[in-house]
Amino acid sequence: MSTLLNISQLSWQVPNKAILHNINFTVRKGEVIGIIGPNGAGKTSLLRCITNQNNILASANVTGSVQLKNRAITRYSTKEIAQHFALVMQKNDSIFALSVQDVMKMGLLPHKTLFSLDSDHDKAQINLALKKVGLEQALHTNFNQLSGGEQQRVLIARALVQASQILILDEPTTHLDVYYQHQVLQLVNKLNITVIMTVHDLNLASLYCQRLILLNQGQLICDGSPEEVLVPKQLSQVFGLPCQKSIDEMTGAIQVSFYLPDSHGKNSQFPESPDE
Ligand SMILES: Nc1ncnc2c1ncn2[C@@H]1O[C@H](COP(=O)(O)OP(=O)(O)OP(=O)(O)O)[C@@H](O)[C@H]1O
Repeated sequence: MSTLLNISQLSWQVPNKAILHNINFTVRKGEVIGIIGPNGAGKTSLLRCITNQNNILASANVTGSVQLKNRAITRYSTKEIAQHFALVMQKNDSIFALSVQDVMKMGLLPHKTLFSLDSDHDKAQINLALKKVGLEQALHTNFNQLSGGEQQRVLIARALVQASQILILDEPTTHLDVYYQHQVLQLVNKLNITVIMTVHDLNLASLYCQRLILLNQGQLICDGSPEEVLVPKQLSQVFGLPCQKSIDEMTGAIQVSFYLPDSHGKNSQFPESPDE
């Protein structure tokens, strides 16, 4: 697999705090990578740096480099970045007043010239993507009238029509019920493109990501397969809770569970300290 992205010695320092500290990893074409870690670990900040949002890499607080196809990401135009990356981020305030159809058309913009018209092909692509996320009937609905989960599915459909090489998702399963959590992550997996997503649910991450990157306090703690990263002792240290691991009978995937040590003995079936 060829290398698409190379993140080298990436640090982001603000007064009294390192948001990211000396992050190094490469992303190969076709990988599905989950960025995991506790609240405030730096997951979203890392996605922002990888995609150079708001030209963040030009900030004096940020050092190190991000290269896309062996070229510094800072040398790509905004349109080129949009052609390479489809983003599904958490904050989308600017699109709230638009219809679903208009939100979807935004996904086609990186591939359009100023004067290109909506074609039947565009409309078919939009309808197909909405169908994939179960929202074909919502085409003319206002985006702000949809539930949080429906909005998330529209944004994922928009990323599908954008047809970029790299899909960046910030907590794609937030707001989704269990059916759509699995449906969306299965869909993302079947796209056969490179995916980098932040995920809070470690068991979903284990099931759908071939590689996990564990962050804590701005540092990369571990980078590897779910088997290598979802190690109870390591997770326990990072998340501050005792942890156990098991293998899911149906899927064969590693699953982890955390528990509160209970002084009243309610959870006494769990060991005092994790054995791994
Ligand atoms: N522009 C900024 N200036 C100062 N601090 C920032 C800035 N952006 C993020 N931070 C801080 O950096 C830390 C990491 O934030 P980030 O949003 O990347 O964490 P996260 O791992 O995505 O967290 P969560 O799981 O809660 O979404 C947080 O403490 C946050 O307050």
